[in-house]
Amino acid sequence: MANGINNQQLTTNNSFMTALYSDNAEVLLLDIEGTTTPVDYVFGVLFPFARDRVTDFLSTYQQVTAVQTDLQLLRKEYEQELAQGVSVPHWQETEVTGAVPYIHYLISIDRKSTGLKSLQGKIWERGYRDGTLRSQIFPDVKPAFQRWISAGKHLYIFSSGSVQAQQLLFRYTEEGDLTGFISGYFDTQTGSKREVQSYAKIASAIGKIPEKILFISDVTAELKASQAAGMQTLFSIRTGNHSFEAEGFPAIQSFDEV
Ligand SMILES: CSCCC(=O)C(=O)COP(=O)(O)O
Ligand SMILES: [Mg+2]
Repeated sequence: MANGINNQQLTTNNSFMTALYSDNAEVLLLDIEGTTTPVDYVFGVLFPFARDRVTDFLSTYQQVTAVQTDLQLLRKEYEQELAQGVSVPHWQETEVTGAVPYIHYLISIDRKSTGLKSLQGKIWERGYRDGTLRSQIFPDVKPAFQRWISAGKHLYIFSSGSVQAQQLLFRYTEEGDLTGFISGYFDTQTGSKREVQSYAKIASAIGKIPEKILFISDVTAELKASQAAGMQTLFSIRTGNHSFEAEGFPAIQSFDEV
Protein backbone atom coordinates (compact mmCIF):
# COMPACT_ATOMS: atom_id res chain seq x y z
CA MET A 1 0.00 0.00 0.00
CA ALA A 2 1.56 3.28 -1.08
CA ASN A 3 1.61 5.74 1.76
CA GLY A 4 -1.25 3.91 3.44
CA ILE A 5 -3.55 4.65 0.52
CA ASN A 6 -5.20 1.94 -1.52
CA ASN A 7 -7.00 3.26 -4.60
CA GLN A 8 -9.47 0.46 -4.77
CA GLN A 9 -10.45 0.70 -1.10
CA LEU A 10 -10.95 4.41 -1.34
CA THR A 11 -13.07 4.23 -4.47
CA THR A 12 -15.05 1.23 -3.22
CA ASN A 13 -15.67 2.40 0.33
CA ASN A 14 -16.08 6.04 -0.40
CA SER A 15 -16.84 6.72 -4.03
CA PHE A 16 -16.65 10.52 -3.72
CA MET A 17 -13.17 10.34 -2.21
CA THR A 18 -10.82 8.97 -4.85
CA ALA A 19 -7.11 9.33 -4.26
CA LEU A 20 -4.48 8.38 -6.75
CA TYR A 21 -1.28 6.66 -5.70
CA SER A 22 0.72 9.65 -6.81
CA ASP A 23 -1.36 12.27 -4.98
CA ASN A 24 1.06 12.60 -2.11
CA ALA A 25 4.22 12.17 -4.19
CA GLU A 26 6.13 15.08 -5.65
CA VAL A 27 8.48 12.90 -7.65
CA LEU A 28 7.91 9.77 -9.74
CA LEU A 29 10.97 7.54 -9.97
CA LEU A 30 10.54 4.89 -12.64
CA ASP A 31 12.21 1.65 -13.57
CA ILE A 32 12.32 0.92 -17.32
CA GLU A 33 12.23 -2.80 -18.18
CA GLY A 34 8.88 -4.22 -17.06
CA THR A 35 7.59 -0.81 -16.02
CA THR A 36 7.69 1.73 -18.88
CA THR A 37 8.93 -0.73 -21.50
CA PRO A 38 8.13 -4.37 -22.36
CA VAL A 39 10.64 -6.97 -21.17
CA ASP A 40 10.33 -8.35 -24.71
CA TYR A 41 11.85 -5.21 -26.20
CA VAL A 42 14.89 -5.43 -23.90
CA PHE A 43 15.42 -9.21 -24.24
CA GLY A 44 14.14 -9.64 -27.78
CA VAL A 45 15.53 -6.54 -29.48
CA LEU A 46 18.14 -4.65 -27.44
CA PHE A 47 20.16 -7.55 -26.06
CA PRO A 48 20.41 -9.41 -29.42
CA PHE A 49 21.31 -6.12 -31.12
CA ALA A 50 24.27 -5.63 -28.76
CA ARG A 51 25.26 -9.30 -28.90
CA ASP A 52 25.32 -9.36 -32.71
CA ARG A 53 27.28 -6.13 -33.09
CA VAL A 54 29.78 -6.20 -30.25
CA THR A 55 32.55 -7.83 -32.33
CA ASP A 56 32.29 -5.20 -35.05
CA PHE A 57 31.93 -2.43 -32.48
CA LEU A 58 35.08 -3.40 -30.59
CA SER A 59 37.06 -3.81 -33.81
CA THR A 60 36.07 -0.28 -34.83
CA TYR A 61 36.08 1.65 -31.54
CA GLN A 62 38.50 -0.20 -29.29
CA GLN A 63 40.85 2.78 -29.14
CA VAL A 64 38.18 5.20 -27.89
CA THR A 65 38.93 6.07 -24.26
CA ALA A 66 35.35 5.52 -23.05
CA VAL A 67 35.30 2.08 -24.67
CA GLN A 68 38.61 1.22 -23.04
CA THR A 69 37.15 2.27 -19.68
CA ASP A 70 34.24 -0.14 -20.22
CA LEU A 71 36.66 -2.91 -21.16
CA GLN A 72 38.74 -2.27 -18.05
CA LEU A 73 35.63 -2.55 -15.87
CA LEU A 74 34.67 -5.76 -17.64
CA ARG A 75 38.19 -7.16 -17.28
CA LYS A 76 38.06 -6.48 -13.54
CA GLU A 77 34.74 -8.29 -13.31
CA TYR A 78 36.18 -11.20 -15.31
CA GLU A 79 39.22 -11.48 -13.05
CA GLN A 80 37.07 -11.37 -9.92
CA GLU A 81 35.01 -14.25 -11.26
CA LEU A 82 38.13 -16.26 -12.07
CA ALA A 83 39.49 -15.55 -8.57
CA GLN A 84 36.21 -16.84 -7.12
CA GLY A 85 36.54 -20.02 -9.17
CA VAL A 86 33.56 -19.24 -11.38
CA SER A 87 33.68 -20.94 -14.76
CA VAL A 88 33.38 -18.23 -17.43
CA PRO A 89 34.26 -18.05 -21.14
CA HIS A 90 37.93 -17.36 -21.76
CA TRP A 91 39.03 -13.76 -22.47
CA GLN A 92 41.77 -13.88 -25.11
CA GLU A 93 43.81 -10.79 -24.21
CA THR A 94 45.94 -10.80 -27.36
CA GLU A 95 42.92 -10.34 -29.61
CA VAL A 96 41.08 -7.02 -30.12
CA THR A 97 37.81 -8.88 -29.80
CA GLY A 98 39.03 -11.33 -27.16
CA ALA A 99 36.45 -10.08 -24.67
CA VAL A 100 33.51 -11.02 -26.92
CA PRO A 101 32.81 -14.54 -25.56
CA TYR A 102 32.75 -13.16 -21.99
CA ILE A 103 30.50 -10.25 -23.07
CA HIS A 104 28.13 -12.65 -24.84
CA TYR A 105 28.02 -14.69 -21.65
CA LEU A 106 27.20 -11.63 -19.52
CA ILE A 107 24.40 -10.63 -21.91
CA SER A 108 23.00 -14.16 -21.83
CA ILE A 109 22.74 -14.14 -18.04
CA ASP A 110 21.43 -10.54 -17.93
CA ARG A 111 24.30 -9.35 -15.75
CA LYS A 112 23.54 -5.82 -14.54
CA SER A 113 27.15 -4.70 -14.38
CA THR A 114 28.20 -1.13 -15.03
CA GLY A 115 30.83 -2.03 -17.66
CA LEU A 116 28.45 -4.18 -19.69
CA LYS A 117 25.59 -1.67 -19.49
CA SER A 118 27.86 1.19 -20.50
CA LEU A 119 29.18 -0.74 -23.51
CA GLN A 120 25.67 -1.82 -24.53
CA GLY A 121 24.54 1.83 -24.46
CA LYS A 122 27.30 2.78 -26.89
CA ILE A 123 26.36 -0.05 -29.26
CA TRP A 124 22.65 0.82 -29.12
CA GLU A 125 23.43 4.46 -29.89
CA ARG A 126 24.38 3.57 -33.44
CA GLY A 127 21.13 1.65 -33.92
CA TYR A 128 18.96 4.45 -32.58
CA ARG A 129 20.71 7.10 -34.66
CA ASP A 130 20.53 5.16 -37.94
CA GLY A 131 16.89 4.24 -37.34
CA THR A 132 17.41 0.49 -36.87
CA LEU A 133 16.16 0.78 -33.28
CA ARG A 134 12.97 2.44 -32.06
CA SER A 135 12.10 1.86 -28.44
CA GLN A 136 8.81 0.52 -27.21
CA ILE A 137 6.90 2.00 -24.34
CA PHE A 138 3.52 0.92 -23.02
CA PRO A 139 0.59 2.99 -24.41
CA ASP A 140 -0.24 4.54 -21.04
CA VAL A 141 3.29 5.92 -20.50
CA LYS A 142 3.25 9.11 -22.56
CA PRO A 143 -0.22 10.24 -21.34
CA ALA A 144 0.91 9.60 -17.76
CA PHE A 145 4.09 11.64 -18.27
CA GLN A 146 1.95 14.51 -19.59
CA ARG A 147 -0.50 14.22 -16.70
CA TRP A 148 2.17 14.08 -13.98
CA ILE A 149 4.08 17.04 -15.36
CA SER A 150 0.83 19.05 -15.65
CA ALA A 151 0.16 18.23 -11.99
CA GLY A 152 3.54 19.77 -11.07
CA LYS A 153 5.35 16.51 -10.38
CA HIS A 154 8.88 15.69 -11.46
CA LEU A 155 9.92 12.58 -13.27
CA TYR A 156 13.17 10.62 -12.86
CA ILE A 157 14.40 7.27 -14.15
CA PHE A 158 16.40 4.63 -12.26
CA SER A 159 17.45 1.71 -14.44
CA SER A 160 20.31 -0.75 -14.65
CA GLY A 161 20.76 0.43 -18.24
CA SER A 162 23.36 3.21 -18.48
CA VAL A 163 22.22 6.83 -18.39
CA GLN A 164 23.16 7.06 -22.07
CA ALA A 165 21.00 4.01 -22.85
CA GLN A 166 18.10 5.47 -20.85
CA GLN A 167 18.29 8.80 -22.66
CA LEU A 168 18.40 7.06 -26.03
CA LEU A 169 15.46 4.86 -25.10
CA PHE A 170 13.25 7.84 -24.22
CA ARG A 171 14.51 10.01 -27.11
CA TYR A 172 13.78 7.44 -29.82
CA THR A 173 10.45 5.93 -28.79
CA GLU A 174 7.81 4.84 -31.28
CA GLU A 175 5.75 7.69 -29.76
CA GLY A 176 8.40 10.34 -30.27
CA ASP A 177 10.94 12.03 -28.03
CA LEU A 178 9.87 11.85 -24.35
CA THR A 179 13.08 13.22 -22.83
CA GLY A 180 11.48 16.64 -22.34
CA PHE A 181 9.34 15.16 -19.56
CA ILE A 182 12.25 13.69 -17.62
CA SER A 183 14.24 15.69 -15.09
CA GLY A 184 17.07 13.22 -14.57
CA TYR A 185 18.43 9.70 -14.89
CA PHE A 186 20.20 7.33 -12.48
CA ASP A 187 22.03 4.10 -13.27
CA THR A 188 24.28 1.64 -11.44
CA GLN A 189 26.96 4.33 -11.09
CA THR A 190 24.71 5.50 -8.24
CA GLY A 191 24.57 1.96 -6.87
CA SER A 192 22.73 -1.32 -7.22
CA LYS A 193 18.96 -1.10 -7.54
CA ARG A 194 18.70 -3.63 -4.73
CA GLU A 195 20.57 -1.52 -2.16
CA VAL A 196 18.95 0.92 0.24
CA GLN A 197 21.84 3.34 -0.05
CA SER A 198 21.21 3.89 -3.77
CA TYR A 199 17.75 5.27 -3.06
CA ALA A 200 19.04 7.52 -0.27
CA LYS A 201 21.60 8.91 -2.74
CA ILE A 202 18.92 9.48 -5.37
CA ALA A 203 16.65 11.32 -2.91
CA SER A 204 19.57 13.49 -1.90
CA ALA A 205 20.53 14.20 -5.55
CA ILE A 206 16.92 15.12 -6.36
CA GLY A 207 16.69 17.26 -3.24
CA LYS A 208 13.53 15.64 -1.84
CA ILE A 209 12.88 13.58 1.25
CA PRO A 210 12.36 9.91 0.24
CA GLU A 211 8.76 10.00 1.53
CA LYS A 212 7.86 12.39 -1.30
CA ILE A 213 9.19 10.02 -3.95
CA LEU A 214 7.12 7.21 -5.48
CA PHE A 215 9.22 4.42 -7.00
CA ILE A 216 7.61 2.02 -9.49
CA SER A 217 9.31 -1.24 -10.48
CA ASP A 218 8.58 -4.83 -11.51
CA VAL A 219 11.22 -6.21 -9.13
CA THR A 220 10.24 -6.56 -5.47
CA ALA A 221 13.88 -6.62 -4.30
CA GLU A 222 14.17 -3.09 -5.70
CA LEU A 223 10.91 -2.05 -4.02
CA LYS A 224 12.12 -3.42 -0.69
CA ALA A 225 15.32 -1.39 -0.91
CA SER A 226 13.52 1.81 -1.89
CA GLN A 227 10.90 1.28 0.80
CA ALA A 228 13.62 0.80 3.41
CA ALA A 229 15.03 4.15 2.30
CA GLY A 230 11.61 5.69 3.00
CA MET A 231 10.15 5.90 -0.51
CA GLN A 232 6.61 5.08 -1.52
CA THR A 233 6.42 2.03 -3.76
CA LEU A 234 4.29 0.39 -6.44
CA PHE A 235 4.75 -2.98 -8.09
CA SER A 236 4.42 -2.94 -11.87
CA ILE A 237 2.47 -5.77 -13.50
CA ARG A 238 2.96 -5.76 -17.25
CA THR A 239 2.44 -8.39 -19.94
CA GLY A 240 5.65 -10.40 -20.38
CA ASN A 241 7.16 -9.55 -16.99
CA HIS A 242 9.28 -12.16 -15.23
CA SER A 243 7.21 -12.14 -12.04
CA PHE A 244 3.66 -11.23 -11.11
CA GLU A 245 4.14 -11.85 -7.39
CA ALA A 246 3.76 -8.48 -5.67
CA GLU A 247 4.79 -9.84 -2.25
CA GLY A 248 2.43 -7.47 -0.48
CA PHE A 249 3.36 -4.32 -2.39
CA PRO A 250 0.44 -2.42 -3.93
CA ALA A 251 0.34 -3.26 -7.61
CA ILE A 252 -0.66 -1.49 -10.81
CA GLN A 253 -1.19 -2.76 -14.32
CA SER A 254 -1.08 0.65 -15.99
CA PHE A 255 0.12 4.17 -15.23
CA ASP A 256 -3.54 5.16 -15.62
CA GLU A 257 -3.85 4.04 -12.00
CA VAL A 258 -1.13 6.35 -10.77
C1 LIG B 1 18.03 1.60 -20.28
S1 LIG B 1 17.48 0.63 -21.55
C2 LIG B 1 18.16 -0.94 -21.37
C3 LIG B 1 17.59 -1.72 -20.29
C4 LIG B 1 18.61 -2.59 -19.65
O1 LIG B 1 19.70 -2.77 -20.16
C5 LIG B 1 18.28 -3.22 -18.42
O2 LIG B 1 19.08 -3.94 -17.86
C6 LIG B 1 16.95 -2.92 -17.81
O3 LIG B 1 17.03 -2.88 -16.46
P1 LIG B 1 15.91 -2.20 -15.56
O4 LIG B 1 16.67 -1.81 -14.35
O5 LIG B 1 15.33 -1.03 -16.28
O6 LIG B 1 14.89 -3.24 -15.25
MG1 LIG C 1 12.63 -3.55 -14.27
